Amino acid sequence: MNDDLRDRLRRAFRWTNPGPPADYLVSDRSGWWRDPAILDGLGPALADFFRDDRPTVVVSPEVTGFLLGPLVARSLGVGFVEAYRAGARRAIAEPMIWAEVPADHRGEIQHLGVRRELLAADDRVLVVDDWASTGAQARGLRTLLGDRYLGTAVIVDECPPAVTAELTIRSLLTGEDLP
Ligand SMILES: O=P(O)(O)OC[C@H]1O[C@H](OP(=O)(O)OP(=O)(O)O)[C@H](O)[C@@H]1O
Repeated sequence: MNDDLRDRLRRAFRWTNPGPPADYLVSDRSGWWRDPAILDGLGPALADFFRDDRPTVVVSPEVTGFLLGPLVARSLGVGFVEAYRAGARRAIAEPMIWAEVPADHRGEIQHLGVRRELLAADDRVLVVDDWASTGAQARGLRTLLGDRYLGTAVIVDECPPAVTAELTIRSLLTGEDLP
């Protein structure tokens, strides 16, 4: 089952050259969401990595996480909480909990925040994202969640093995699987 999903993910992924002045390739993940079989399979496949840990809620960072997190939450039969990036939009009106995200793959320090009232002290939280590059988002959310953090499920994990292990990141693909 997951072998077919992994094949589809590999085939639907592209590196794009944005052209000057950029001198690097950017990931084009849009083909993943365009493929109905991938969209159907991602939620259960990522949920299965942590199903035995009985998560009570899924938390994902904006913006791609807002697409993927609810698919996983639905498969687990739990709800979803948005983690916002500070400064990316108008300030959230409700009381928030914020945590610093260490310098990520862009080299930027950010802050991620969730609405305080949406997480209970005894929640068991699964973090879901499409990609872990340095593990910065996962680390920031673990700081925010404390003992409530179960781990992070992603499509692609490019982190060093020690980071993957430390942050309990589980993935369908690694960087080496990509074209
Ligand atoms: O492991 P890290 O170094 O934290 O990198 C992973 C993050 O990078 C991507 O986000 P991006 O900033 O590209 O935003 P997006 O959600 O809009 O794609 C991805 O969606 C993760 O959130």
